[in-house]
Amino acid sequence: MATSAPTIDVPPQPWTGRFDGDSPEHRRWWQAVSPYGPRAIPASSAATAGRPRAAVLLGFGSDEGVRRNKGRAGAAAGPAAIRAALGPLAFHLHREVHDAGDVTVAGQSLEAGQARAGLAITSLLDAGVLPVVLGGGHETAFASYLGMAGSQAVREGLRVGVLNLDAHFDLRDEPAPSSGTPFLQMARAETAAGRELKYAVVGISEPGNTRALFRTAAELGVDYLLDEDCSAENTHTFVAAFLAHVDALYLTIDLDVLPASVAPGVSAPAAYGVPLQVISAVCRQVAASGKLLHVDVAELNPGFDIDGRTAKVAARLVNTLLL
Ligand SMILES: N=CN[C@@H](CCC(=O)O)C(=O)O
Ligand SMILES: [Mn+2]
Ligand SMILES: [Mn+2]
Repeated sequence: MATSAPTIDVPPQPWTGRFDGDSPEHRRWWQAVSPYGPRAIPASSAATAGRPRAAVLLGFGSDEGVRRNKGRAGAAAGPAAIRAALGPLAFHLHREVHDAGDVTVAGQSLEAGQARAGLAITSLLDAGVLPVVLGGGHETAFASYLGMAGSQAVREGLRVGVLNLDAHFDLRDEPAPSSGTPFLQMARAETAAGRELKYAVVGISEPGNTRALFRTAAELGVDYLLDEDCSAENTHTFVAAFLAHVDALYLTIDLDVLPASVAPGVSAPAAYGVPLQVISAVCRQVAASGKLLHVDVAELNPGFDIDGRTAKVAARLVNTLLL
């Protein structure tokens, strides 16, 4: 299996955090994460002997999609803020974690950045690791899609479901791609590839999505759960039903699915939102399913965060997914 390093714009930077000692029982994320490189992960350790796959973090430093979608720019600084929040967390994982650095959109077109990130993600998937993409606005999701669509497993027929934790459908029909369009782009790309997008959303805000967006969702056969219906039990049942119909899952977390008090640092904070307990339980459920192929966390805007609250929640969810 190939283990070549992905093409990136910013190489992995040093991680920092509290120091309690060098031994494993004192270890925190910043001490456990190592740079991803061609020889960092032997092919044999990718998914063997019951050991969970190594996870590889990849930043997608973009907020051009949010800007195009008339939102509050600043999500390009998301990857650094999530890493800074992950660094001090105590390390209880049983898998390797590597950092591949960032693909950035600064000074280049969004579409080119998505394509470049897609190539990096394809190379990670083909190396047998679990990519964890740190956005970036939700335009990150189309980069994730490109990466999966190019992977050997998908080209050989793996049926991947897209589970979006989000207050929004992001099915806008616009002349240019943005943070509001990625799942319509995916639907069209899947149709062009002779497949059908399997897309489900947890946390849809009714007042946050127009009738036109609900109609598009209905036309595409999108399964969704409204935010007000996201009890622990309903959500577990909904996710289990979706998981049962796919071989593998792409989980995309738009942090604006959470209440504004929990996740203020986003472009569009949620008045209602899905409780953190429910979102965290979805992460555990997906991780326990053994079907998680790829994950991204999007829309963190550190410029609007309060006490790093949203970054901490993003880090906590990434940690939970990888336990
Ligand atoms: N990424 C998507 N964002 C939402 C933004 C909604 C808003 O700004 O109120 C959307 O396009 O629907
Ligand atoms: Mn959203
Ligand atoms: Mn979104």
